[in-house]
Amino acid sequence: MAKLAPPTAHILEADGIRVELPGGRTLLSSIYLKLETGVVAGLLGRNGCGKSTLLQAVFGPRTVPDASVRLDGRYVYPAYRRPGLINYLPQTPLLPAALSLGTAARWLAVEPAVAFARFPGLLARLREPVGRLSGGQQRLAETLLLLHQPTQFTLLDEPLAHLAPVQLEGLGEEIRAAAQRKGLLLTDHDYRALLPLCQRLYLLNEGRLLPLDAAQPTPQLIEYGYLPGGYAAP
Ligand SMILES: Nc1ncnc2c1ncn2[C@@H]1O[C@H](COP(=O)(O)OP(=O)(O)OP(=O)(O)O)[C@@H](O)[C@H]1O
Repeated sequence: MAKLAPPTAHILEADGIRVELPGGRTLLSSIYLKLETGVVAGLLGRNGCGKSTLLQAVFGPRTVPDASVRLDGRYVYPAYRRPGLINYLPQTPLLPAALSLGTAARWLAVEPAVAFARFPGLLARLREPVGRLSGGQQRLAETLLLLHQPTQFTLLDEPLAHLAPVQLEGLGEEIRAAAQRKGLLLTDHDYRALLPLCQRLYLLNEGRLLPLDAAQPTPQLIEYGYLPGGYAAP
């Protein structure tokens, strides 16, 4: 059998992202983010520190005047307008509730039998409206569809929330498999589930994006107040 060629590696970089909130609080100011094919990057930070805002700014619908987003060194801002470059799971539901799950998959150019192969509970419900799935199932289905969409990069805002351990295990496998084809950025507060998936870690702290030691982030996360003092690593 002929071997499949490995995917071409790409680098997506973002900087120049400065966001001020009404009232003058600077939410994001010193940002340099680098994503690349084959790497799962994790984005951590306290509630309200600006993680979702940063993802929206990188994806592009949140316009930031001096933002620079570059694919392999070439300016691609807003990134979402470039076909096949990037997709994004927001914190809020993505798919229209009235659409059937199977139709939603086909709208996204994804074969549901492939995307949901590890999840028979989703495969059995392809004809049902998305809105009839439980909150966790809906989130899982949306995440799987974006992972399987043929984009070079995928941004996922809290994809692990509300999942049972067995689903987390399966989704972890899917995330690892997707990283063979694309570059990923995940935020999540489920630190224990997120950390084993990530080869790169960032902490958003007081508007600055700090690169962490992905092999041993706990001391830095305690120092910056993301983890409680005395936290025992899993
Ligand atoms: N357009 C806006 N106008 C006013 N405030 C905003 C606007 N957009 C974001 N914010 C505020 O910016 C802060 C950061 O929000 P964001 O959702 O990016 O944080 P987060 O790190 O993703 O939080 P969480 O971990 O709780 O999801 C919040 O206090 C939010 O209310």
